[in-house]
Amino acid sequence: MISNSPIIEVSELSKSFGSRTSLNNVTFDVHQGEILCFLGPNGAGKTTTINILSTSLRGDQGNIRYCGEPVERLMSQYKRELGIVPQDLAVYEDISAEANVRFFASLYGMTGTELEQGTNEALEIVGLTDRRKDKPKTFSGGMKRRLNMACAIAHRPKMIIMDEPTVGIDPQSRNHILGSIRKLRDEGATIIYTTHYMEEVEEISTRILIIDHGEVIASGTKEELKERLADEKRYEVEVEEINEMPDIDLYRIDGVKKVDIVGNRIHISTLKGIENLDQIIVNITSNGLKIINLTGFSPSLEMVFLNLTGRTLRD
Ligand SMILES: Nc1ncnc2c1ncn2[C@@H]1O[C@H](COP(=O)(O)OP(=O)(O)OP(=O)(O)O)[C@@H](O)[C@H]1O
Repeated sequence: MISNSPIIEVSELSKSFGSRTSLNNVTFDVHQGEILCFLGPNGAGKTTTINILSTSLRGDQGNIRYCGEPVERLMSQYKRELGIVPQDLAVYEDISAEANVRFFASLYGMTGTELEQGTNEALEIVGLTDRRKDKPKTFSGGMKRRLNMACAIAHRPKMIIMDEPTVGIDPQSRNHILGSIRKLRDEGATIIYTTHYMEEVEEISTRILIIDHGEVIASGTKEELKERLADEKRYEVEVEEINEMPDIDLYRIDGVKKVDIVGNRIHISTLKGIENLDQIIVNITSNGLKIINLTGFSPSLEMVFLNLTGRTLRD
């Protein structure tokens, strides 16, 4: 259940590093029970936002409220109720998986039975119960990432912030992590999840914040974001590689709204209900290009992103 009142409210957050603006007036809120996904390409400002939320970095401007109060007033409660899964691994290679989890949970003041239960549950959620006695140095990259997550959740945080926890891992560990996130949310946690993998956002988000060049450029559920493109059809035309793409003027064609060229692929948005595909093909081939593939799409988040920024997410 997603509650109506926000658990976190971030307003007009800005941060610069020297002359480089990393965040510019970022405003958003997070409601209890959400899986809020921050989606943006490398360098968009996701980690900076997360670092400020997790209090390891200070913003230059803006403020954060937690449960309706300025976060500074509730700092010790806020820190206790937060679980942070950092982008970089933060586990000790030479002590067992369970000792790692126990260590991090104990930093939050857990002891005795509560500590044991929290440790057991966290290892169970990430699927490492069988390997609890083993040292991380014997683990695959994906298993280490799952352990990283267990270390952040054993103290049963209300809010879990995860910074690209699935980068570069095997599909099995990735699925496990995504499944664990859903489980944690079902058990009442609120999740903030950053990624540049569109598929993950499609799979787990309850709401999405698209962030680019330090600014929030759109937000909504995936359905709401896709609805923006409801009146459009989209084609991707792949042409044979050539040294330089000629100036093709597809905008002359009735219905064509947007054209983006990425390498040897031409992405075309065109209004629904206007039959113009034959003209599009003629226009492209008459410019000396050889079409090797043509695909039609129904709206996807990738298209929403392309539409908003003129770039694909993995440029
Ligand atoms: N400590 C720092 N010093 C200087 N510049 C920084 C620092 N941290 C971040 N930046 C810059 O701020 C911008 C946003 O970076 P950030 O790491 O927040 O992006 P991101 O969306 O998390 O990207 P990634 O997916 O690569 O982690 C980038 O241009 C980055 O180079």
